[in-house]
Amino acid sequence: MALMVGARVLARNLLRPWSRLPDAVPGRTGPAAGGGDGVRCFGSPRVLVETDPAKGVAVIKLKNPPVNSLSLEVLTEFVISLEKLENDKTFRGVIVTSDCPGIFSAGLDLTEMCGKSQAHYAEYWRAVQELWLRLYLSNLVVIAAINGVSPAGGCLISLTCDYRVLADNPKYSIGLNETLLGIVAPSWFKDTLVNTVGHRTAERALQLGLLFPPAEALRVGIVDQVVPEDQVHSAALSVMARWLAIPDHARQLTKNLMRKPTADRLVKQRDADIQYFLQFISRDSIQKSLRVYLDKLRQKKG
Ligand SMILES: CC/C=C\C/C=C\C/C=C\C=C\CC(=O)SCCNC(=O)CCNC(=O)[C@H](O)C(C)(C)COP(=O)(O)OP(=O)(O)OC[C@H]1O[C@@H](n2cnc3c(N)ncnc32)[C@H](O)[C@@H]1OP(=O)(O)O
Repeated sequence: MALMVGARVLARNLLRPWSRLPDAVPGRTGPAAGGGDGVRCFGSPRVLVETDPAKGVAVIKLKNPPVNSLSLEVLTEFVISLEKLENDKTFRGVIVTSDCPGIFSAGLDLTEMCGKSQAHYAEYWRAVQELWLRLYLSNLVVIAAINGVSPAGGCLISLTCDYRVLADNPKYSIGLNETLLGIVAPSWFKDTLVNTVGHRTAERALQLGLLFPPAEALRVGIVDQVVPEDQVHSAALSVMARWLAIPDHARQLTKNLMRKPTADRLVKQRDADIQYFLQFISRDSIQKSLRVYLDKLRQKKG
């Protein structure tokens, strides 16, 4: 039942005409994603989309302060924005970045996984799965311009992209640090990392919950390029131009060839994966670990 409610909510959101989204910011013109006129913006307050139709490129900026945590709303709005871009043949590429200074994304929203109902956990996890599937199998060229720290789910978002550019700032570490929270990265998080850095590096990184600073991130291959902070966006645009020089059909079929087997593993057992997540996240010991971790984050300031 819970799963059906979750699926219904997501489906309703996906099918809702864009212009009727409660938070939509339609047709605002703004400063160019890559310079020049004709850039149009749409999206929602938490997921801004700047489009440059002449270049065929869009920029998705996550804006969920203070830390760009991936709440249910952010996940849903992100999927809707991607779907809109995928369906508009004007666009061939998208850059994913952050509008929160110094933070790409703090990952999954811990408050969505702590002290909530089973129905809520199911709805939330389905939304996490949905975003991963959409990004991982996107026909668009997807480039991450990582302009801040990027733990866990934040790292996962960038791992689904075709290429990762990281700003060279020692504070901007990246990795799947789930074990440090006392939780376990699901198998498809693990697969995404293995497909990027190889089995041994992934095993070590996952068990130790490693967060790599830029030079090390580049060395292990969790990012493809490290550039000075003020050049992240221009570097992402340069990379985009190179990827867009490849004929779409050939690149898309090749991407599918590389990624579909991994995605299919989740598609074939989505409901079982949700049930497994429900059992795991509802355990007293896991809820306690999450509460302790959240308290530590909150007490940092005091
Ligand atoms: C099939 C499945 C089977 C089994 C597997 C099951 C389960 C796996 C389940 C889950 C997988 C989860 C993956 C994740 O993404 S978990 C999230 C991991 N994220 C982190 O560890 C990052 C935590 N945050 C930080 O380290 C820092 O906040 C920071 C470095 C990102 C930023 O530091 P700042 O000093 O700038 O900001 P803070 O003062 O720390 O934070 C401000 C504010 O934001 C709150 N907050 C931070 N991170 C989160 C978050 N991820 N979710 C929710 N809220 C977050 C923090 O508590 C502060 O709140 P207050 O203002 O104090 O209220």
